[in-house]
Amino acid sequence: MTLLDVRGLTVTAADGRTLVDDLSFTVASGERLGLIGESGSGKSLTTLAVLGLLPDGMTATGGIDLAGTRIVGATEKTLTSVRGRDAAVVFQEPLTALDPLMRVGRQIAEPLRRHTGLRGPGLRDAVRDALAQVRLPEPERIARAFPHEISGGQRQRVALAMALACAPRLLIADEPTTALDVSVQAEMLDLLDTLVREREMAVLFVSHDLAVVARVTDRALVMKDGRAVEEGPVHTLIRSPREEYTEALVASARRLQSALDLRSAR
Ligand SMILES: Nc1ncnc2c1ncn2[C@@H]1O[C@H](COP(=O)(O)OP(=O)(O)OP(=O)(O)O)[C@@H](O)[C@H]1O
Repeated sequence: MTLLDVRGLTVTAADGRTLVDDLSFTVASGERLGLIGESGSGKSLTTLAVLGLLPDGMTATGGIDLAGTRIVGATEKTLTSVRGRDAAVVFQEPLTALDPLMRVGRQIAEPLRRHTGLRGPGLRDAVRDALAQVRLPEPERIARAFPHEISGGQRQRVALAMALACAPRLLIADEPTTALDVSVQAEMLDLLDTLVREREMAVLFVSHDLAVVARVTDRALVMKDGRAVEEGPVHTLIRSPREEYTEALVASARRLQSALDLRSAR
């Protein structure tokens, strides 16, 4: 069943520039799609458009249906009911999702309460479970901490716990590991991969890094200058890219990989 259907999405800036140009793709329930392309190719704007979160002044035209709701042209009330329940997002910088003045536990409690109706001790247990689920050690301590009192990797896990709290049908992850140290990145990717597979959750995974996309997704859409260049199973894209641009992405990922291999062999 199609969960997300994007048809001819065009995003235009206030000054009339076309930032996403006639983009179409679908994500089926439980499917994991990667959006890949270099910086500025329109990946983030595409995900923001899916959630009805484009910056002021930008306009979206075309069709976006998410779990049966029309997103383009929807009222704020409709969009609020869709966010969290049908689709939730984890951004590159978890501080954008976290309130610096609120303890972590309360921030997770909020979506959990809305989603489950739990209160009091039941809600407290659910918050602890949500933190334990994203493999945070000492969930009680983390729940009492403010965001600046925990590490970047822990904050990103908290952001993931918040996104998963409402059991969304689609998880949107926009460069969720880019800001993390390389060793923490791998752990975070494995965690995300495990949790979405367990829940049979669909994923729209945005990254400029083909190796990262290949780890988490089955299929990828390559974007350049706001347009779709090529789409297919990730392993086919890597083994036999049809377009020159995809070939260049694969070649640079290989160069990086062999540089890393050389370094680790030293
Ligand atoms: N708030 C904004 N106002 C005007 N232009 C913007 C705004 N946000 C993004 N853009 C432009 O839209 C284009 C697409 O940006 P987008 O952030 O979607 O790219 P991206 O592929 O996600 O890149 P990155 O990985 O760097 O975020 C770029 O040319 C960017 O300069």
